[in-house]
Amino acid sequence: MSKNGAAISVSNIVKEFGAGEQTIRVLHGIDADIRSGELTYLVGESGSGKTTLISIIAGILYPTEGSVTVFDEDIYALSDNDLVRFRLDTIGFIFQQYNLIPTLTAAENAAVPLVAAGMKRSKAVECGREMLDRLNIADQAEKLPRQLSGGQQQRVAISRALVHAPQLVVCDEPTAALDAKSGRRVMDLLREVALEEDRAVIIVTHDNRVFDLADRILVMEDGRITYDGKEMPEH
Ligand SMILES: Nc1ncnc2c1ncn2[C@@H]1O[C@H](COP(=O)(O)OP(=O)(O)OP(=O)(O)O)[C@@H](O)[C@H]1O
Repeated sequence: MSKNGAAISVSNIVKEFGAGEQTIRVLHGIDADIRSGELTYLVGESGSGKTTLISIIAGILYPTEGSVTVFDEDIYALSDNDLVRFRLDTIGFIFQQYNLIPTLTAAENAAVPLVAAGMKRSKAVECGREMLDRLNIADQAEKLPRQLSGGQQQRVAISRALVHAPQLVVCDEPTAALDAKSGRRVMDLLREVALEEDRAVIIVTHDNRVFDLADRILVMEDGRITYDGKEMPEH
């Protein structure tokens, strides 16, 4: 943990796409601290830069300027290989489209990060099954994704994101494809997981049905953070 207690420190992040006269600046010098043990939402209109910022925080898109410190590691000071390794070990990803592998069972899907990290397959699948149990879908472990509801598939995806106990969990619209009840259940599960461990969870969402479940809301407008608070600001 860094000196100011932040799990993640984003410092003066600028991101430009393109080159020469075609250059567009989509992030304009962003500073932010994200704390562990709470659900931080990143909200804002389409095109405001949420996905760009979260991709930079997650170590998958290099910023044009600035630095990102994730649990004391200045991630863009790492070599490419070390950054890949750091990402695999430290970060879990959850997306709107669950991105499950259709030919693998739920337990096998949940085990993917462990197999990728070199764990023996049978042991990894056992861990995958334990994670499904924590998310209350152990009874679905042997099913293929197409045999599961959307909410169940998202819980498998959450299991996969958490199975290697990452310190940072990054979610891009995790409830957008779910009905209201399943969406709230998924957010509740993320909250349990976030608060249970010393873990930071950042969620990009448009889903106003779940805004009340945030501990903290950061609003982006035109590549800047314009609000930081517990409640959604009035328009
Ligand atoms: N690879 C790229 N090349 C050029 N422009 C890009 C690229 N990626 C994103 N942009 C632009 O950057 C701006 C911010 O995009 P970004 O996807 O971060 O917004 P967002 O807030 O996540 O939007 P949405 O809610 O629609 O996903 C947009 O104007 C987008 O067109």
